[in-house]
Formats: sequence, C-alpha cells, structure tokens
Amino acid sequence: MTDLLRSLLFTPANHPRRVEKALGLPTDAVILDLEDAVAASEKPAARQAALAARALPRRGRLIVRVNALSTVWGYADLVAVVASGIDGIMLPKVESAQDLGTAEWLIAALERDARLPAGGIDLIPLIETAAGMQALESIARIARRTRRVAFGAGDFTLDTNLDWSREEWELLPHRSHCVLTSRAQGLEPPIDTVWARLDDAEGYAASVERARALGFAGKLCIHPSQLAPANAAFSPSPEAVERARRIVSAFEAAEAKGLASITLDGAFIDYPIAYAAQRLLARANAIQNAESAA
Ligand SMILES: CC(C)(COP(=O)(O)OP(=O)(O)OC[C@H]1O[C@@H](n2cnc3c(N)ncnc32)[C@H](O)[C@@H]1OP(=O)(O)O)[C@@H](O)C(=O)NCCC(=O)NCCSC(=O)C[C@H](O)C(=O)O
Ligand SMILES: [Mg+2]
Repeated sequence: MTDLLRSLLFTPANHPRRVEKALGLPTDAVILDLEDAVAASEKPAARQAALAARALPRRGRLIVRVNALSTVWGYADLVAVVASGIDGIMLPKVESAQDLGTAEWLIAALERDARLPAGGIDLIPLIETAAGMQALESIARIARRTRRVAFGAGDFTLDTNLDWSREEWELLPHRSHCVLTSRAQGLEPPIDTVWARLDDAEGYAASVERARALGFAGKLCIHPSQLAPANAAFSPSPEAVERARRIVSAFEAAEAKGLASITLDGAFIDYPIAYAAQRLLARANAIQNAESAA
C-alpha cells in the first residue's frame, strides 16, 4: 500500500450514498467520520456502518475518524475499529503526549488481542486546539506508530476565537508550526486542514497551494470537487519532473568531475538542490506506481 496522502476525503460514516461514492473516487484515502459530522443519536449506527464499509470495494486507503477518547463513544469506537483491521485511524482533538500515548498503547493491545500484525494500523492525530498546537512537540516526540499529524482549522478556530479569513493569513503561524515541529521530531510532513467554502473553488485552489508551499504533504477534503485540485497540487507537474531530471543528470556529470557547484539555465545547483530534485523524482515515481496500480 502506498504512503501517498495527497487527498483524504471525509464522509459521514452513516451516509451510505456518500460512503459508497467516496470509496470509488480518486482520493488517496477515505475518512469515514464517526465524530463531528455524526449526530450524537447516530453514533452507534455510524460505528456499525463504518465496520460494514470495510467489505466494500475501494481504490485508496480506508481510515476511520473515531470520537475522542475523552468522550463516551471513543473507547468503543477504537475497540470496534481496530478489530475490523482498518488501514488507519484518525484521532481528533489530541492535546497532549498522554492523549496520543494512551491511544497508541490501546491500539497495540487491541491489535495483539485481534492477532493483527503489530503496528499495522496507521494513526493520524488531529491537532485542532490551542493546547494540542502548543503540545505538538511532546506529542510528536512520543509518537511510535504515528507517522504524521493533520491540522484541523475548524475546531482550532472555535478554540482560539481566530477569524478564519479567505486568505487564511491568520493560520500561517500555526500551519508553519505544524510543519516545522513535525519535521524536527522526525515525523513526515503533515496534512493540511479542510476548506469549508464549497462554492469558492478559486479560494480553495489558493489554500491548497499555500499548504503545499508551506511543506504540507496533502489536504483534508470534504467534497468530491476538492479532490482533483489537491491531487494535482501535491503531485509534481510534468515540467517540474523534467527540470528535476535535468538537474540530477547535470549534477551527476559535475560530481563525476569533482564539482558540486554548477549552474543550469542560469540557476545555481548544489547538493541540497540536487537532493530536492532526487526527492521530487522519487515522489513522481511513487505517484505513477500508485496510479497505475489503482
Ligand atoms: C458538505 C456536504 C454535506 C454537502 O453535501 P451535498 O449538498 O449533498 O453536496 P452535493 O450536492 O454537491 O454533492 C454532489 C454529489 O457528491 C456526493 N458527495 C458530496 N459530498 C461527498 C463526500 N464527502 N463524500 C462522498 N460523496 C459526496 C453527493 O452524494 C452527490 O452525489 P450524488 O448523490 O451522486 O448526486 C457533503 O459534502 C459532506 O457530507 N461532506 C463531508 C462532511 C464531513 O465529513 N465533515 C467532517 C470532517 S470536517 C472536520 O471535522 C474538520 C476538522 O475536524 C476541523 O475541526 O477542522
Ligand atoms: Mg474538528
């Protein structure tokens, strides 16, 4: 299974039409929601629907967003979802290393109980409160099965009273903090927040581009129309791939002559630039392999 997570499409688990549709769409992961898109009275039914969705044909990864462990539903969600052998779990409102440590410990115990391979279930903590954002360093430091976090601006806005504008300038320090802290603690680049203005495709495209430029690896999505822009923005363009090929080959030729500082088309190339070009080519390859396997 590929590790690409350019687009992750949320769908309420108790909405069969949307679930079935989501599983057939070109998204790297579908997140069946048991949390904020599900009314309290529907929680048990949504959990059963999420378990049943495991049996449906799908293109990408299947993740379930459980309720927080501090709620009356969280523990039962985890028990049921781990036993079902799901690909991944999203844990909302993670606010401390203890929150993440408890979930990791519980999932490991449940995996053993269900005789599932240890560590097979991916865990994605959602950082969406002021406390979670401040504790991100210690959260990331204790992560074992967790490979990346995601940022949730909806709850973050609610918690901090921040005014989430179309240009999202007020999110900048928090998004940057997510990327920097993740990388400093050895996690993979994080996943960016949802975009709620469904009728504003231009605003959405700019938001995705901002997230990409800041170092995020993918975007949480809430509507099918958001998938193609996210997949495209988090995939290297053909022009970027072609340029990276030229950089790698020019740099290899230079290195063979004992040079590590050259110019190509008027731009300076040294080791970091050559490594970035190699990384871009590796990502382009992974995307090509994933898409031909789909
Ligand atoms: C937001 C929606 C409720 C809008 O639904 P709707 O009005 O039905 O949209 P459309 O009429 O434009 O739909 C067109 C067709 O696409 C299907 N559809 C729509 N959304 C989805 C989806 N998410 N997955 C799969 N399919 C979808 C419709 O069924 C239509 O198909 P057809 O029947 O063939 O005509 C809806 O988009 C929605 O429910 N979105 C997901 C909401 C959700 O899960 N939210 C939770 C995550 S957001 C969050 O919590 C972020 C974070 O925690 C934070 O705090 O920031
Ligand atoms: Mg939220």
